[in-house]
Amino acid sequence: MERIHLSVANVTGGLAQAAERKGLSLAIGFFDGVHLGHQEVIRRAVASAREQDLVSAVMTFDPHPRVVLGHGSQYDGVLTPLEDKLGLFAELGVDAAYVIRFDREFSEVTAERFVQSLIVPLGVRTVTVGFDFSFGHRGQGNAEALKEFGGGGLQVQVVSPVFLDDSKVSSTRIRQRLEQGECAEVKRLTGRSYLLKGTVIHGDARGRQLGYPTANLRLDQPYVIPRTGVYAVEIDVLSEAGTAESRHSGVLNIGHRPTFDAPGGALKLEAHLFDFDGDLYGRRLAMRFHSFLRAEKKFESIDQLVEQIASDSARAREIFSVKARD
Ligand SMILES: Cc1cc2nc3c(=O)[nH]c(=O)nc-3n(C[C@H](O)[C@H](O)[C@H](O)COP(=O)(O)O)c2cc1C
Ligand SMILES: Nc1ncnc2c1ncn2[C@@H]1O[C@H](COP(=O)(O)OP(=O)(O)O)[C@@H](O)[C@H]1O
Repeated sequence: MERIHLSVANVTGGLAQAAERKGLSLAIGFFDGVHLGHQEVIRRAVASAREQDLVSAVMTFDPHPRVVLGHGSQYDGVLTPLEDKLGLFAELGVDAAYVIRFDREFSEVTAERFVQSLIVPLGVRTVTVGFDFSFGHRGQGNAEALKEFGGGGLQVQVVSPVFLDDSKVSSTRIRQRLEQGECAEVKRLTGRSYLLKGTVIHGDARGRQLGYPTANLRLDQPYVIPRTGVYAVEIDVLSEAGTAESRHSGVLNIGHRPTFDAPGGALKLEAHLFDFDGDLYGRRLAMRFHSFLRAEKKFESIDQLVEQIASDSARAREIFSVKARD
């Protein structure tokens, strides 16, 4: 998949040259979480491209408009940072991705200018958007506006919401499930386990003494972090290129380690990998959430904590061995 980064600076100039020879079938959206509804929008754009012999593309925005405009509640992280989204678009069969750098200047581009100076010169023939898509200054543009400003040259497909268990699939619903640690529900809404990526940093060097070394993770991006507690996870140790070098199962604690640390300390994410012995400092890990095991607790003694981690590990191993047999 080809990636093209655009910003408002080249909205007016030069883009006509970038127009695809064949014309584009373009899905537009922020697509945080790339859930079943987003996947439907993107699949429809890819299907139209095949039917009409067009190049399939996704246009997305980075960072989230909320980061720039500070609207509504405080910015509370992303489900799928840009890099993860681009990987998922490619898996959906998309040929090219256009990433618009969302800044104040871009936020003031009117709906009309967005269509006439950006969409039309790109050679877009078909636009596919979700039912609630809005764009342009103050979100004034909608699917009707795309048609109107496209001057008859744009075919616009609007995809209806996807439902699961009688309610709409949405990024908000995924966030709520993560707040409850409901990993299986997140998997149903997106078709895959929730994923966090980060780099291993030094901790307090206590884990090894406890018999459970833990890789302490600094997240790469401002991800939405699931509820605190202990999880069964699958962990990929990533190469420089970001591909999986090795895969392990393990246990992850997200929390404040009340047994050792004073209240109010920073949130820590630390994973113990099963059947692994090696140096992970500075390495990047990708962690997939499989199941929530329990809430974090303050233990009266270190022995009790170690006993509990042993039982968490036994449960996680059991979960993964059942999964492997399935
Ligand atoms: C599976 C697992 C469960 C854990 N559960 C708790 C817990 O309930 N309470 C707690 O205070 N710390 C818990 N911890 C955190 C340990 O206290 C922590 O890993 C240990 O202090 C080592 O820290 P270090 O890596 O900075 O050396 C848990 C760690 C793991 C790996
Ligand atoms: N099975 C394992 N799981 C996690 N980390 C491991 C494992 N085996 C070795 N390590 C290494 O040990 C480090 C964690 O040891 P620990 O004593 O908890 O130190 P720290 O507090 O610096 O994280 C990891 O960062 C990694 O380099």
